[in-house]
This record gives sequence, C-alpha cells and structure tokens, in this order.
Amino acid sequence: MFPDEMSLIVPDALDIATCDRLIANFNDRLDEGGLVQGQAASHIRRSQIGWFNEEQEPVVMRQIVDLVATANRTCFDFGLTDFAENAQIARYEGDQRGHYDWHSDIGASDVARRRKLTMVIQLSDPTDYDGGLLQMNPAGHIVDAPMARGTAILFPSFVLHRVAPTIAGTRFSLTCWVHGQPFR
Ligand SMILES: O=C(O)CCC(=O)C(=O)O
Ligand SMILES: [Fe+2]
Repeated sequence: MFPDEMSLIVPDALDIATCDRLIANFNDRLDEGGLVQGQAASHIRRSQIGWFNEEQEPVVMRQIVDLVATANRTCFDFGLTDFAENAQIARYEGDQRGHYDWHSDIGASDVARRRKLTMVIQLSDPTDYDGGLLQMNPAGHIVDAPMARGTAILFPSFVLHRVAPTIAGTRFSLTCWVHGQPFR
C-alpha cells in the first residue's frame, strides 16, 4: 500500500528524551549548511547542520534502520540497499529566517543520485518556533508535515519539499536518506 500523498507519517519514532539529547549534543557543533558547489547559497538554504553515524549514535541508528525497514516493507517497496550517508541534524533559526527552499533530494553526485527514500524527524516542540514548516509538493499541491516532536515523515527522495522560513524561535530536525540503485 503506497502511502497517501506520497508520505508516510510515523508518530513517536523517537522519544522526547532522545530528541532533547540530540539537540543538546549537537547545538554547539553545527556549521553553516546550504553550500552549493562550495558557495554559500543562503537564498536556497539558511541553516546550520551536523552529521552523525552509527558508531556515534548506535541506538538512534538502530531505531531508524528498523523504522525504515518496516516502512519500506509495508508502504514503499523500493529496492533499498544501504545508508550511504551519515544522518544530518539541522537547526533553523527564527532570527536568521532559517529555511530550505523547494528541492528534491536526488542530485547529480554519485551518492545523491542513489537517494531513494528521505526521512525527516521533528526534533523540536512545535511551540519552540513559528514558521519553519516542512512542506511537500507531491502532485501540484502543498501538504504540510505534522510538527509533533519525535514524528518521522518518510517520502520518496524525488518528491519536492521545503522548510518554510522560520520566523521565531528555533527548529531542529534530523534527516537521513536511504539508498539503492537509481530509479529507472
Ligand atoms: O530539515 C528538514 O526538515 C528538511 C531537510 C531537507 O530537506 C534536506 O536536508 O534535504
Ligand atoms: Fe531535502
């Protein structure tokens, strides 16, 4: 069964304590994101990002792997083979109007062309920021992602999505990609 509106919502993918811990661990270790071919492209993306792997966060990665396996088996049925990139933590600041303009996650690089499934987890409480909405445009209309803390949103990596400008407070997210043979 392919999910409605192309995206699958999984509430409570991470518990609140884990969201808090990831935010606290990463908050002072994030660097400016949104470099496009080495150039700052703040009109496309303004956020600070960091990365973690299975060694650094074994429990979180295990939860993600299990969740993705179930989601793929029950909904997407894509040919997924590996997690070829580390997981990303991003921070969008209201006083910088943190955002990420409309894009697909499938890119030209060797790794980005193998992205098939994208998963975003909402790490922040919705009362901690205004704006900063994750939105998808799977079929010519905009679908807002749920904001509840710990909720995972999974969608095919070719689906257009954005983070609308954050206008107050701070939003943190966790994003990872699952890879396989490029779509054909
Ligand atoms: O932070 C988010 O909610 C989405 C991030 C994203 O789309 C990306 O890193 O490709
Ligand atoms: Fe994205």
